[in-house]
Amino acid sequence: MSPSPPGLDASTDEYDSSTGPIADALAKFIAESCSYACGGENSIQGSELNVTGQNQEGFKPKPLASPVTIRWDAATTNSKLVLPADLGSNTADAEALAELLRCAQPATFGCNGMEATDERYRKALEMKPSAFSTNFCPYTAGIVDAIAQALLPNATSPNGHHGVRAELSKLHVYTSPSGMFKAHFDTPQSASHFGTLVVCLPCVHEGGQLIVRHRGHSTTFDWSKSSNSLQWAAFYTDCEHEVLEVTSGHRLVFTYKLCVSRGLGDLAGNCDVINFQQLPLYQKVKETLVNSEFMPKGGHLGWKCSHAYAHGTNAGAAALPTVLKGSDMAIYEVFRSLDLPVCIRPVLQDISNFYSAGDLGEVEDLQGLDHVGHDFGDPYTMDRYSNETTMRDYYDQYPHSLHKVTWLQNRAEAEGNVEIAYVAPYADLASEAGVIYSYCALICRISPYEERVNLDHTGTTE
Ligand SMILES: O=C(O)CCC(=O)C(=O)O
Ligand SMILES: [Fe+2]
Repeated sequence: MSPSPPGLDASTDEYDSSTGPIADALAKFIAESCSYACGGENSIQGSELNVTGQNQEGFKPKPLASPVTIRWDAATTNSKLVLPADLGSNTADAEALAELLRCAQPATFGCNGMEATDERYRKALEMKPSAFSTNFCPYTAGIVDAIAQALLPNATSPNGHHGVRAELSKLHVYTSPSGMFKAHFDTPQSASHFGTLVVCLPCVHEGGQLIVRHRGHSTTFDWSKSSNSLQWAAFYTDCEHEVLEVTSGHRLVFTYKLCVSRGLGDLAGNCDVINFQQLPLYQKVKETLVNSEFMPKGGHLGWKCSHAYAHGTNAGAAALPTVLKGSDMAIYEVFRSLDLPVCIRPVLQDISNFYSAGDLGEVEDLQGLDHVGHDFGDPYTMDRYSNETTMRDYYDQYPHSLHKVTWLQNRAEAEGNVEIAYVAPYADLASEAGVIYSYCALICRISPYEERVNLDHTGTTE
């Protein structure tokens, strides 16, 4: 037996019968309770807590954040508050907060599709993002990335590449003696809206705990313990939550709508942010199309993708073409913005690669033609039909059509996936299998010169 890897000790591997059910109960609890809310804390740079508290031995240093500045529209010049602030002894800070409260409005809440105010249900003040600005950004603080990982597990998206967008909703201030928000659910405002982020600013207060509930579990975020750090919580819209009464001080929070966004490799075909017509490639393709010597009778122009996409599996296939990246994405988007019909298909490796692998069969008629598959997905498995089965027979069984494709690069540059698993024609044992690879390719139909010069390609950039 090989020795245990570092950190594992074979002597603790004893099995006892009571462990299984306890581990099962723990697993059930984890599945139900760990995935509906998360939270964290960033200490403020230079603050007392950061110097003396959390960085001692045994404590993980917390990520640092800058003091938070809020500037707002006001008739007076006194319209800036920096937190943490010394509200007790610094009258300028206390006045700035008082002015912020004067400029804020009673907080609303959604009720039957309308915005309502009712202090019995929500007692707080609010400021809309159009009325103030701040240097705080949940992206730079690392909060949005943390939420994307903790609350959007891969299972929720077909390709696991979704990102999170945090949209600032409002600044809310809950003030003692009775600032609070009764138990409620946040109404999803679009198909992509999946949760809420609340960021509590460093300001002395007591009470005001946020309680988030989900299927009999609850999590309490008590942010009164520290007034020198930014503390936050994020949760799904299907979680009931409430803010208990603030019993002293002021509880200031930024609230954000959390939406699923495309991003992190989920863009091709949906990317409004990059202007592909500005790429040098766009002009080059355009120039090529008006060259009468380039594919004068039209045909198919192909690009074997330079990145790997697991196109030979059903899951990988479902993510195409949105996960295309780099040059593959640029070519796909440039073809599309020129209104050129482009499709993405598996192309079988050239049959002539099998010159030494048993009987190829008749292949002369295939010269210069490519086997373009109808669909991506898990590999085809094929049995040997008889001793006379040739490699050509395997190719013919695969759902595809033959095309003469003008490739933009050498075949060798592309990376293949297994497309067909077959029982080798030369195999004596039935278990001896072979594979045929496919490449993931972009194939664009080019019309004959006479037709395409008359086409009004979009995006003329003169
Ligand atoms: O202030 C909080 O902690 C929660 C705010 C809230 O529930 C909301 O704005 O919908
Ligand atoms: Fe809410």
